[in-house]
Formats: sequence, structure tokens, C-alpha cells
Amino acid sequence: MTTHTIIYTEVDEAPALATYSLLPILQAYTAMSGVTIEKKDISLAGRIIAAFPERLKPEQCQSDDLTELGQLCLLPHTNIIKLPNISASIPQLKDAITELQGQGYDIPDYPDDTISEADKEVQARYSKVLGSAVNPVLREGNSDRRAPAAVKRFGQKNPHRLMKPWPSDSKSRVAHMDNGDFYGSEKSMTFDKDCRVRIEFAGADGQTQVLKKELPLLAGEVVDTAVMNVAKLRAFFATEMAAAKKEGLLFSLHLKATMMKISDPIMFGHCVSVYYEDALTRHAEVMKGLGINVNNGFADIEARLEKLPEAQKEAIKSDITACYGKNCRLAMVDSRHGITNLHVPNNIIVDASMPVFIRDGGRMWGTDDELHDTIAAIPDRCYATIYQEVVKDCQKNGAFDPATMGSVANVGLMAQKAEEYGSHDKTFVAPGQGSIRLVSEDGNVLLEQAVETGDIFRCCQTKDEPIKDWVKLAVNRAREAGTPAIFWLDEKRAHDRELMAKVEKYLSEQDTTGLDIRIMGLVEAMGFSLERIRKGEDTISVTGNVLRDYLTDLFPILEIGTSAKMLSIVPLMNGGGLFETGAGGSAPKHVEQFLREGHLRWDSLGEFCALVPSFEHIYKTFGNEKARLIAKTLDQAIGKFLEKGKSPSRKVGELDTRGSHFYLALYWAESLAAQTEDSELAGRFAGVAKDLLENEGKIVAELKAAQGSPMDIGGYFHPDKEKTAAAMRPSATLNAIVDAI
Ligand SMILES: NC(=O)C1=CN([C@@H]2O[C@H](COP(=O)(O)OP(=O)(O)OC[C@H]3O[C@@H](n4cnc5c(N)ncnc54)[C@H](OP(=O)(O)O)[C@@H]3O)[C@@H](O)[C@H]2O)C=CC1
Ligand SMILES: O=C(O)CCC(=O)C(=O)O
Ligand SMILES: [Mg+2]
Repeated sequence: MTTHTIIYTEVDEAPALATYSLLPILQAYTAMSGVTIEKKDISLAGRIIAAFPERLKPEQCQSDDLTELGQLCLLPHTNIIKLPNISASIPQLKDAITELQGQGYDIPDYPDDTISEADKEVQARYSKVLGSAVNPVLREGNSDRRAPAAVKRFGQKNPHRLMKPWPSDSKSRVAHMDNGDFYGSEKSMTFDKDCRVRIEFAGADGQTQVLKKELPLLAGEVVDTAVMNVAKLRAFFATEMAAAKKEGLLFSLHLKATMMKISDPIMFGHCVSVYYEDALTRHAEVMKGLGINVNNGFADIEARLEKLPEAQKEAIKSDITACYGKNCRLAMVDSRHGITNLHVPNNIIVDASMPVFIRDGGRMWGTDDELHDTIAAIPDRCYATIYQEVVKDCQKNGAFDPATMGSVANVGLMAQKAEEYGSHDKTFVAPGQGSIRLVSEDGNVLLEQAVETGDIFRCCQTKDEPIKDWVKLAVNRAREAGTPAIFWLDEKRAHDRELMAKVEKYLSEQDTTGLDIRIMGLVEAMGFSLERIRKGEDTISVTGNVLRDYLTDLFPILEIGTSAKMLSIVPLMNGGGLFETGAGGSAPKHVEQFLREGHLRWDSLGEFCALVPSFEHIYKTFGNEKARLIAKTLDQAIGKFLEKGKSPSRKVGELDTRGSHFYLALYWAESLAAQTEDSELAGRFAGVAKDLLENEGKIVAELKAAQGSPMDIGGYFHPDKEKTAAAMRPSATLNAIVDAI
């Protein structure tokens, strides 16, 4: 029998733990269909190990699976199930390095300063591991995300209870800059032929410095540049902190330091240094000596102060305490442990943090472990305004009702590192006063931005083929769904104006008869979608890469309580399929709970849903009929799983991730046994279904018995495989049935 391969990604944290329980079931159920499910390691630890082969013992070495997957994504038959992985901030990267070193891996420290050539080489290798280093490599296609019909139906019938009311006198708001931001400075152009450009800094003193030697561009490519003026950014933070203090609101900051790994940690650092300015200025010399980098958050300050003699440390700490007294109150991430919004750059990731702010009635947690009205600072106007529109709507009309609200699906322009999310290698801190500019090979200045020392310059690329593909995908989705599809484009943004022209052109080449497709500004599009949501009507948002990310967390978190249940398909432009599991992250909080009390509440519904189109893709590509049946029966099993309420509970002692996998296996076996199209599969799974059902009580009891005490899996970023497998497969009865298939 020919075998067809699905690649299943090994990741980090909660979804990685869940994989230990789910993957053996998947492999057993698909083996008879000629589908093999193969693992590839894209975990943070795996990627670090793969970056330093020459320093490791042969048995410690790992292949560079990410690079291999990146190449596979360009081939027509590739089929990948992509689970969420850690996009590491520097503090997370350092923690992972320390853990690996403790396990005997001779991995170098992350160099804070790059003084020697050797430091530079190490940092260059780590820069490929840092931040969102995985998704942009694999996403060789645009994105199609929506709540599967069964999930939405279930969500309306069983509305989640996470939505909190908005106080009638809510004073919360989104704060953004009015000028000096990326939005205000953006310049954009479309190239009419293939060419190469360079990016250079031209100092006011007449010196020039090449920042990027060569940037190859394709005909039809849209390129933009923009600058964040840091003096204005700091003034904005100071103003909003003072306003929060005056109005009695909490202050919070929402950025994407993981995806925007160069620009956003710097913006985060400015916020930290404005808040703690008095203490940091007074002790500037000591802080410098300790190597403190505010971009890594208050946690870095706190940790490094520990190196000081007691008296000196206490003096600085007392000045820090004075900052809390003088300044506004900060929103807390973990009020019980005194962790604020400014602790580490990866704690508040805007795509997930703003929906929770809205779900919680426009409030965040204070030090008193209560919810309070809050100023949500999102400095750049490119996207901040959409959230203020939601805030305004909820202040006027109250919280949304998950039982009746409509749905917003998304078609997102993402392929080939589109827009801001591909800008890291073209983001620079201005080395002085002058300008940063894009220069053609023959020396013509194409786009130029005035900068002051420390300003953040950013250049983004959006290729033509992905835009064409995105428009086509939007038209197809609009036709399939029969609902309005709105292109969210802001005519005040230079980049969006270039895109609008292309959208209009490519739409005119498609058959759009009978479809309601419109282009709207962001705030208008949000208002339009919210109005429909409140009437229970569905809308498709067709957006660029950043809004794709933001909206596919926002709407699902409001509608169904989480974005983990989204169907997230990336039709690869060369014919393959990348099936992302959900739209959320790797849920670090769930791992904490698992380690503390042996209960994992990761919901694998995202994985289940992604597998259906993945099997269908095998059928469509290779005509594998058994794969078609595997998909059909899995879909039926998911329906029953939802109907019977077998998702993991949040409480220890109740059904957790492992138990939910058992029920999926049971319902899937029942569906396979009941179908009449393939007697071989039916015959094989009739016995499995019978065994699982007969042993239901025993299996559930065995799984429950494994809960209630702390777990030792030998690591956080790089757990011990055997220990983790044992922890995640604690039912001998279930294992025996699955392993015998
Ligand atoms: N595609 C990718 O690879 C992505 C990766 N990330 C990475 O994930 C990490 C964590 O990100 P963070 O922003 O904290 O977001 P997470 O989505 O991991 O967590 C936010 C909350 O969402 C809920 N949640 C998310 N997924 C599930 C699930 N499958 N089952 C049940 N509940 C779920 C949980 O809520 P509750 O606690 O209330 O149960 C969780 O605490 C970061 O390192 C980030 O870089 C983030 C987004 C996408
Ligand atoms: O890659 C990442 O860091 C996050 C991706 C993400 O949030 C998304 O695509 O929704
Ligand atoms: Mg996201």
C-alpha cells in the first residue's frame, strides 16, 4: 500500500503535552488507511538544539526540522498539522537555554552585549530562534480561519460563561498616539519590475551607513516604510499614565513583542523606563553596570538587583516602591504574585490580551485581585482604533451575548511574510539624526523617512502573487458562506491605498455576481461587523496579516470563549495544505496547573478540527478513499464529542485533556464501525469501539486516579520524553486497546 504522510508538529507547553496522549490514537486509527503521521520538532528547545550541532554530543544532536518544513511547504503534496509553538521573548529564550544547560547541553548563553565576533555569531544563531520564528517560515499561503459550523452551533446552544457585564459607568478606553507613530509616517509604493534596493541611514552630519545591503523585490510588490518617533512615544506613555492616575484607572500596555520581535520589545522598554523613570535615572550608573535592559521588562531589573549588596539593593528598591506610589496603578497579569503588565514583554500579547479585556467588561485585574476600569495603551494607530470601536459599542450596548451573537470569519493576507509580520530584518533603530531611506541600485532615493536618534524605522514587503491569491480566497469564501465579505483597508494609510488598487483590479478579474463584497475603513468595518453580530448575522473580514491575527482571537474569544476551537486553514500557494490547530497560543497557564495538580485543561478541539481537512486533502491529492472516510467519521465523532460535552474541564478531578481524547477515540471508532462504505475499516473498528465502550468506566477511573498530585516531567521547555509519555498516558486499559489496533 502506498503511504501518504501527514506531518504533525512537536511543539511546547500545553499542546505538546496533549500530543503525547493524542498522537498514539491518531497513528493507530489511520494506519490502516495508508496514512502515516510523522512528527517534526519545532519546539523552542528543539530549535535551540538544532542551532548548535558542533557543540553537542552526537546523541544530543537534532536535525533542523523547521528548515526542512519550510522547504516542504513549497512542494505540492505537503500536508502539515501545525500546533501553536512558543514565540520566545528574550527572557523566555534565556530560561530555555538555562534549562538545556542544566540537562547537560553545552549551549552558549544568550549574549546581551555583542562585543566579540564570537558573540555576534551566537546572537545571529539565536536571532533565528527568537520571537515568531516558526509561523512565518511555514506560512507559504494565505489564511482562512473560522469557527466550524458545529462549534458555533454548540457555542450558541451552550454559551460560555466567561463574558462579564460592562459597568454602566465604565470609564475604560483604548489610548493611542495622535502623531509620530507608524500610522502617521507611512509611505508606500508598488514596484513595476524586479529590482534590488538597499536601506541606508543618511546622517544629518553627511555620513551614510548601509543598514541592509540588498533587498530583492519582485514586480508588483508593495513596499512601505514607517517610523515610530520615540520621544513622542515616551510623551504618550507619560500622558496616559498621568491620565490613568488622575481618572483612577489602571494602566495597561498591549503589544506584540513576540511577532514584532524587533520593534515591540523596544516600545515595551520605553514604557517600562517611563514608568520607573525616577528610580532608573537616579541609579542610572548602577543599572548600567548591572547590564539591565528595560526591553526585557521589570523582571530583568528585579533579578539583576539581586547581585547588589543588601543596603544598596534596598535603597534602589525603595525608590522603585516610590514609583508605584507616585504613578498610576498598573494592570496585573498575576496579582497574587505581584506580576504587573510591565513584568516581561511576552505576558501581554495584544491579540489575546485585548479580547480578554473586552470579555471582562473592559476591565483588568488590580493588586486587590479585583477587576477595574483600565486604559489600554496601544501606541500605534494602525490598529488601535478597532479596539476603541468595540469598547464604545459595549459601553453603549452592553456585553455581547454568546447565545445569539453572529460570527466573524477571516480571510487573511499572510503568505510570504506579508506586511508588518515580515519586517524584522528591515527594522532598525536610528543611529542618529537624519533619514533612513530606500535607495535603488542606480542611486535613486525611493522612500525616505526623517528620524531622530533611537527612532524605530520599519520597512514591510507584500508580494503580488499572495495578494492575488488572497482576493481569490476571499471571493471563494464569500460564495461558500453566502455572507458579506468586507476588505478592511484604511484609505488614510499609504500601504492600504496601494492594496486597495490591487484589490479592485483583482476583484474585477473574478466572478463576483451575487456576492456582497465591500471595501471599508477599519473603524467602519468594525462598526458594520458589530452591528451584524448583535443581530446574530455573520460577516467575513478580509484583512491584512496583523488584523488577521487580532480578529481571529478577538471574535472567537467573544463568541465561544476561546480561539482554540477555530478552524485555521492555510492553503499553500503551491498546492500543499498547512492546517493550523486553533488560533491561540500554547497556554502556559495550563502547564502550571498540570505540574501543580496533574490536571491538563488544554482543549484539543483545534487539533481535531484541523485533522478533518488534512485527511480530506490526502483524499483530494491522492484519491485515497480511506482517508476520505477517516475524515468523514472524525467529523461525525467531533459532532458527538461536542454534543456530549466531553471537552476538558477546568477543575482537577474532572475530565481533562486525556479523558477528552478517550471520548474522541470512542466516538470515532463507533463512526468507523457504523459506516458501510468500507467493510474492512468497519470490521476492524467494531471491535475497538466495543472494547472502548465496555471499558469506559475503568478507563475514566484510571485517568482520574492520575490527577490530584504534582507532576514531574523532567523539564518545562525540554521535558523528559519517557516521563511525559507516562504522565500523559496513565490508563493501561486505554493504552492496551489503542496499541493493539
Ligand atoms: N500559532 C502559534 O504558534 C501561536 C503561538 N503563541 C504563543 O503562545 C504562547 C502563549 O500565548 P498567550 O497569548 O498567553 O495565549 P494562549 O492562547 O496560550 O493563552 C490564553 C488563554 O486562552 C485559553 N486557551 C488557549 N488555547 C486553549 C486551548 N487549546 N484550550 C483551552 N483554553 C485555551 C486559555 O484560557 P484559560 O486560562 O482561561 O483557560 C489560556 O490561558 C506565547 O509564547 C505565544 O508566543 C500565541 C499565539 C499563536
Ligand atoms: O507566531 C506567533 O507568534 C503568533 C501567531 C499568531 O498569534 C496567529 O497567527 O494568530
Ligand atoms: Mg494570534
